[in-house]
Amino acid sequence: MRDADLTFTTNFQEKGFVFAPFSDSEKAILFREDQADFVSEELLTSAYNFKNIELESFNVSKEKYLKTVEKAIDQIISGHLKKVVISREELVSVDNFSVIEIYEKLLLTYKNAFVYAWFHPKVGLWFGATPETLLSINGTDFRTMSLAGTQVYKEHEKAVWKSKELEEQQLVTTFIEQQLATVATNLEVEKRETIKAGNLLHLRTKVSGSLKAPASLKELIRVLHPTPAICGLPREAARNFIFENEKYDRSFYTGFLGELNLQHSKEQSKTSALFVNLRCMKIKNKFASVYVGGGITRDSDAEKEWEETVLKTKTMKCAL
Ligand SMILES: C=C(O[C@@H]1C=C(C(=O)O)C=C[C@H]1O)C(=O)O
Repeated sequence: MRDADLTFTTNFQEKGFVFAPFSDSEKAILFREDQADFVSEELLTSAYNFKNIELESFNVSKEKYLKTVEKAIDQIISGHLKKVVISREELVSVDNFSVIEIYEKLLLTYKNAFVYAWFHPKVGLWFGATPETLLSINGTDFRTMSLAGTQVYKEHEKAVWKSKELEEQQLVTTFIEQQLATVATNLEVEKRETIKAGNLLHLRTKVSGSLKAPASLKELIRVLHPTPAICGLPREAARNFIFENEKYDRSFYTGFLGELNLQHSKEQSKTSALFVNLRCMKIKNKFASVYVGGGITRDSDAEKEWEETVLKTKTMKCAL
């Protein structure tokens, strides 16, 4: 970046790095490739001390979160919604942090995640280590995934999933298949698997296909995003419930980010690698806002959903 002007993309045709918010009524920020410098460095395992210190949290209103989840469950039971993802923001005080140190800690801790540090003077400083690919596309061939269901990782124990999580994740897979049918061919849905993301496990189904002409990358993004992994079903009703009830601004959390239309050589096709912005935080004025959420279905238990969000805060807290 050569200056502090903000540039945006609306049609996803430019080349660069995109940072898009959850709400599609707000614009997606673009760092243009021709305005960027590329630096490549080898990460040496450094001697960080991964202490599990207890961080002081502020503004944690468990009661408010539980009420919103109960309300969501009521809406599901009464048939207005099938699933909705409820999230919250937790403030953690951070003194004397180093951007490079946090970034390196995240890289060293989350080897399977897309780890990033992102800054713009007009927007702020964000970090994340997300396990979820929104879309990876090379020419017209693309890959995406259905990711949902959460449990704690326990060494030497085989994960057993309850019907609540299996059904919740199936809703996401079915949504993705149906949405893609309009813009893609050669759809392939792989077998469901369990993946590890930090201290947690999730259910994942990989989906691949080819973009059908004349559909564009923009259409592909719009049919997929936001999936029920981070919004809900039906999509519009869930989105409205979120805007009316979460009572805070998700901002870039549950948006997406990544490389857009990069061409690594003249012979190669354009590639994009976009990730859902999960397990992330924004740091501003000595505070980190850590963003966490989880899918609510008719079988949800509010207290357990709360605990799940507490576990998810650890992904970012351990780098602070
Ligand atoms: C919403 C988040 O994660 C999403 C919700 C999950 C769930 O409800 O089990 C699991 C993975 C993600 O799709 C988050 O990490 O904040």
